[in-house]
Amino acid sequence: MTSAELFNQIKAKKSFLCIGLDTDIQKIPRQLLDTTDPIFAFNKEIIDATHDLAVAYKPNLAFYESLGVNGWNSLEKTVNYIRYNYPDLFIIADAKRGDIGNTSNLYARAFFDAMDFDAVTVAPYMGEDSVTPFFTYVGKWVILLALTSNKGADDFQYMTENNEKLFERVIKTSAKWGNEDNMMYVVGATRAEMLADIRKIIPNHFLLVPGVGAQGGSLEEVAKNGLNKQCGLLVNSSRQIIYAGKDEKFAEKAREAALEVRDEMAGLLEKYL
Ligand SMILES: O=c1ccn([C@@H]2O[C@H](COP(=O)(O)O)[C@@H](O)[C@H]2O)c(=O)[nH]1
Repeated sequence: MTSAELFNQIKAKKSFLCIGLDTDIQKIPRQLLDTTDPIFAFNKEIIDATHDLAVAYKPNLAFYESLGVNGWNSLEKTVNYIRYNYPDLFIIADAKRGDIGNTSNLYARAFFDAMDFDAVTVAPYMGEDSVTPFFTYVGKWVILLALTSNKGADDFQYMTENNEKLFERVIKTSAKWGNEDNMMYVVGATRAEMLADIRKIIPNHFLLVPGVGAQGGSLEEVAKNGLNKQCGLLVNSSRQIIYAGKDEKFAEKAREAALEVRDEMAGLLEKYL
């Protein structure tokens, strides 16, 4: 998918919502535990209930890998389900990968060939040769961790040399490896005060922004400082949406929670775009 196609979806749905499928076997409604694949059954109901309100879904790999081979099966079924039933949706593997070149090649093959994700999150620490193998798949995206939403972002990401913070250096350098149609950046909503500075470096790239909802980031602040001419934002919310309800009405409750976020997004697009 190109950035223009993504923007078309955003305009059509008045939404830049990415729903995080952080599906935890210990948190899903009990009635699903009797099905053959409870994780997939949960995801399927969430997706069916929310697909018209979101432009992207982001399964976080940890939730699937922690279940071994069953988790991988649930993940693959989830990706295929979205792809065949809702082909316009953008699917992100939140895997935070990256390794020496020949290993990154195989990560790319895993997410873009063996599975049909549109994008994979990648950690920048190992540098250019750990990132560029992902670009060999045309139409697929790298989403590079730039400024993360967690407290530990303070440990390294703000380190400053010659008036330049480490995350700014990461963005400036890596922007030369890819382009606006194959590269996005993760910037936490809890760091929204940095978005205006980030937009000076990369005015046109899409940003994946986790940290609203359960982590307390402000959607209004993110939109005010982060929106660009093509929207340029995918804002993720996981727990606040998928665990909005705990009983048999969980999908209905998830829809209500997603609708609330989508309505706020529609207003923000109107206000700032
Ligand atoms: O900086 C980051 C990078 C990734 N994440 C991931 O996004 C979701 C957030 O979940 P919520 O339930 O909406 O808090 C989760 O998968 C994280 O691993 C992040 O939060 N911050």
